[in-house]
Amino acid sequence: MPLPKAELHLHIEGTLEPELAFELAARNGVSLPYGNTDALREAYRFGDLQSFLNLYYELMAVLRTERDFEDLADAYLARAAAQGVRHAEMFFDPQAHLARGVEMGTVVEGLWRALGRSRERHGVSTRLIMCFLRDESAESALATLDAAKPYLDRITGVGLDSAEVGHPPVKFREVYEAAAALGLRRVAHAGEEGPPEYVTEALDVLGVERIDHGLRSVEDPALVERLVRDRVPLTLCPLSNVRLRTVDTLADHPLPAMLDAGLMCTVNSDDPAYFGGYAGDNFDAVRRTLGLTEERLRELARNSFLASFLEDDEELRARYLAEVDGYAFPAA
Ligand code: HPA
Ligand SMILES: [Zn+2]
Repeated sequence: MPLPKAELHLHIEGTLEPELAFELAARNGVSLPYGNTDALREAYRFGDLQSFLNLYYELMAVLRTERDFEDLADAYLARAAAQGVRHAEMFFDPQAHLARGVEMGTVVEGLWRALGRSRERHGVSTRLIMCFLRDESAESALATLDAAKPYLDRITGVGLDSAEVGHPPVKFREVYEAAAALGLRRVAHAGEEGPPEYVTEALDVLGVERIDHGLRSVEDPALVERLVRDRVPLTLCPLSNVRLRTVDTLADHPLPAMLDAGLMCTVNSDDPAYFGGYAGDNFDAVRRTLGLTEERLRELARNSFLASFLEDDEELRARYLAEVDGYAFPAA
């Protein structure tokens, strides 16, 4: 049995495996510029965030109907459950779909068909976090929030993703204020490729409760001190960092030093279909390559539940934490 954990940094569109992409392409009469799944996998060699995003947005063309989004989420939840994920807070990128003529309702209702039965079917509780694309305008983000208003009972929070450098958090001050006024929780990607100043700005200007990635925070000792003091969760994604060349190799990943510094780190998969592994694979990789002890792994799992948006179900959170505390690691 794998270590129980929550996944807090997961783009549902990034769980689109090549096999499902071809199945949906056939179902919807969409042609992909790749002959087969092997040819598509060959394209998964990324030089940076942008080269990944180009493929990520291109493949979304196969997602058209509620059933497509349902199948996508259901496939993720099954894989995640098998790797010990008990709770998943899932990002989605409505602007990437609206731009293709796929309505907000199609996306949210489709995802909800899978999420609504996830606890019974997969034993995984879920939350939805709607992301704004930071390389789109602030006006587009506001219009997206507006389009989401009929679905706010299904959306727990807002996030900020896509190409980071040149798109500082301050650009989205107004839409985050509006989201807060609607009672939505706030997170943002910061310090993945962008500088530590973006992390500070996300906290100060957008009022975020968690930082997605936050890797480059380590370059600013005063920021690290603040993140430790305020116990700001960082949703790290080690295999993503390797594939997008944010770190040279996994052995160079600063996770152990970040834990030693007292940062509240979590380990997540980001876009598992593209980056070579789901949540459990990320845990296994850091355990093996970075030599994390069982107590460190348990700390990461505890952090994931402590940092999750389970305030509306503290009983469930307590149950998950008890499972982590009682977990017996298999003999090596
Ligand atoms: O890793 C990511 N970073 C930024 N935007 C994204 N959108 C999907 N995945 C990512
Ligand atoms: Zn991400």
